[in-house]
Amino acid sequence: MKHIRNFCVIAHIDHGKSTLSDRLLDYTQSVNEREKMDQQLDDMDLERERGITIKSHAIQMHYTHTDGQAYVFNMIDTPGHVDFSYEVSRSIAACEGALLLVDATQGIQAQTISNLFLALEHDLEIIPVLNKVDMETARIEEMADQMIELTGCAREDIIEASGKTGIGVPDIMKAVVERVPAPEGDPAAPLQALIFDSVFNPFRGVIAYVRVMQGELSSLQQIKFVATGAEYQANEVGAMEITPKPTKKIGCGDVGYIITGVKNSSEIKVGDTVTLKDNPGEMLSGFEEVKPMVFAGIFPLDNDDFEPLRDSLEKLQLNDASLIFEPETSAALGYGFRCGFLGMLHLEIVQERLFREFGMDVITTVPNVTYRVTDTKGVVTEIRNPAELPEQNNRQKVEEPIIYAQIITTTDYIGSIMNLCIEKRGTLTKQTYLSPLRVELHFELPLAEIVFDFYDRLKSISRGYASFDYQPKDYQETDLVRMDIKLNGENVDALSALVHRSKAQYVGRGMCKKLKELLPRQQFMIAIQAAIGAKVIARETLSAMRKDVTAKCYGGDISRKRKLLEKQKAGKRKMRQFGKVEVPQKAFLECLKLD
Ligand SMILES: Nc1nc2c(ncn2[C@@H]2O[C@H](COP(=O)(O)OP(=O)(O)OP(=O)(O)O)[C@@H](O)[C@H]2O)c(=O)[nH]1
Repeated sequence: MKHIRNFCVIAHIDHGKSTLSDRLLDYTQSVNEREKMDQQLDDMDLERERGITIKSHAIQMHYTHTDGQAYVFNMIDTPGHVDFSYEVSRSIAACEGALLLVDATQGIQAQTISNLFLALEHDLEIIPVLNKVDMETARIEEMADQMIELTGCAREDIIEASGKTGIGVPDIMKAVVERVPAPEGDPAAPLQALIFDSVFNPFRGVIAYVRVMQGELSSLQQIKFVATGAEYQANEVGAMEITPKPTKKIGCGDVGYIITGVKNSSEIKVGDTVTLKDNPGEMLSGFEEVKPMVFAGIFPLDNDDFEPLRDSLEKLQLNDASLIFEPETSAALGYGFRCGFLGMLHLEIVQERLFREFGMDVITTVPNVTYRVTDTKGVVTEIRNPAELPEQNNRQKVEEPIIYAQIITTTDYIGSIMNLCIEKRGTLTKQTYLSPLRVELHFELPLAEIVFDFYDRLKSISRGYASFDYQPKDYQETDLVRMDIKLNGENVDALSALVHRSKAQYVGRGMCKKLKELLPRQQFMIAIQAAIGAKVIARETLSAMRKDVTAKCYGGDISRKRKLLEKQKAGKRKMRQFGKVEVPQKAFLECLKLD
C-alpha cells in the first residue's frame, strides 16, 4: 500500500486535463504504440467528437521513481463542464490527491474554484499545475500569483507543464509520489469497497469500478452489495489499464473493477459498498444524493419501444448515476418517462447516448425545473411537468428555485453580462475584483432562466471570456403560466412550457417562429399558435406544399424513383403525428433555441 497513489485530475473545462493525462500515460508507457491515439481516456465517440470529457475515467499506470522504487498510480481524469460536476465529486472520493490544472492563458475560472473546493472538502492533497505554458500567450507569473492566492500554496509548489510538449511531466510524477499520501486502511479487516462508477457490458453484465477502503478481494470470492443486499460471485477482478487487466486480487487502497455477471442493473448502485458474504464489513458513507435541476419527458419515437426504453435507461443509469427517471404519460406521445438531468448539456448527452449506445430514438419534451405549488388548502406539492400546474383559482402561490451564480470575466464584459442577467430576472449580489482586469460577479437568478440559452448567450457576449458556476439557493414566489403550443388548433402537450408571465410573449413568439422553420411543409396550411389558456399570444402560418421528391427524376428510371420514395418514407418514421400535422423528432428540442 505504501507504493500506491490514487489521484484525480481536476480543472475548468478545456484547461487541458485529457491532453495532459495522455502525456502521463506516454511517460509511463501505459499505452503501446499500436493502441495510441489522442485523448485516450475520452473513449466514448461522443467525447471525441465534441472534444469534451463527459465521464470520469480511471486508469492504472506503473511508475518507477527517481530512487528506483516502483509505484502504482491510479489516475482519474474528470470532466470540466458544470453539468458533470457530480462525476468529479465521485472520483474525488476514490483519491487522496488531485492535480489542479489551470490554463496559463486563462487563469482561474469558475469551475477551477468549485472543483478545488470539492477536493478540499474531501481533504485531498492539491498539486497545483500551471498548464499550457508552451503557448505564446501564457502569462505564467500572473497566473501563478492567482493560484497562490486561491490555494495558499508556495510559488515553488506550482508545477509548470504542457500537455502538448510534455514539459513538466516528470515533475508531476515526482510530486505525486512525494506529496500525495499513500492510501490508508487495514488489509486484514473485513472488505469495504466503494463503488464509484459502473458500466453495463452486454456480454459480461455490470462492471463495477471500486476503491477498496479496507480488506481485499480475490476473484471467485462470494461478495455482497450492502445497500441492495444482492449476493454474487466475483467472477473477475482486475486493474483498469488501457484495457482491463484481470488480476488475482484487488488489495487494500487500490482502485479496480469487479465483474459479477449481474445482468439486472437495479442490483448495483453507484455509492454502494461491496463486502464479503461470509465476513461482511460495514456500509461506507456513499455519495450525496444528486439533485437534478432540469426535468423533461423522454418518449420513444415508436410507441412499442416503451419497455426497451426503460431497459436502456436503467443500463445508462449504471454509467450515469445522476440520471433519474419515472414513468409518465402524455396525451400526444403516449407512454414515456419523466427524467431529471443536471442541465441542458446533460439532457442532450443522454438523448444522444440513448441513440448511439442502445439504438433508442426518442423525443424529448420541453424541459422545465421543479416548482412548488401551494394549493388553496395550504398543501404544498412539487411539480415537474406542465400538465401538473393547477388552474389559477386552485392555487395560492407558486415558487421557483433560485440559484447563486458566480461568473468570472474580464472587465470589458461586465456591462453586457449584467444586462443579460437582468434580462434573466437576476439580481447582482456581489462584485469582487480578482485583479485589476478580472472580476467575479455574484448573481441570484431563477434556475428556469438559465436552463435554456443562458450558457450559450454568456459565451457569445463575452467571446468565451466568462466562466460560470452555480449552486441552488432556495425557492421564491413567482408568477408562472403554462403556455401551450397548438398545431392547427390541436394542443401538443409535449411542447407545453412553464414560463414566467413576463416571458410568455417572448418565448411563445420565438417557439412559433422556430417551429415554422423546423416543420416540413405539408399538403395543407398549418397554423402554429402559442396560447395561455384560451388566449392566443403568438401565431405563425406555414403554407401548404407537397414535396415531390421524385420531381428531379424525369425519364423512366423507376428504381431510382423507388429509392427516393423509400428514403422519404424512412424520414417520416422520425416524425410524430399530431392531428394531421407531422412533427420531426428534432423539432422538440430545437424549437427552444430561441434567437
Ligand atoms: N498549446 C497547448 N494546447 C493544449 C495543451 N493542453 C491542451 N491543449 C488544447 O486545449 C484544448 C482542450 O484540451 P483538453 O485536454 O480536451 O481539455 P479538457 O480539460 O480535458 O476538457 P474537458 O474534459 O472537456 O473539460 C485542446 O484543443 C487541446 O489540444 C497544452 O499544453 N498546450
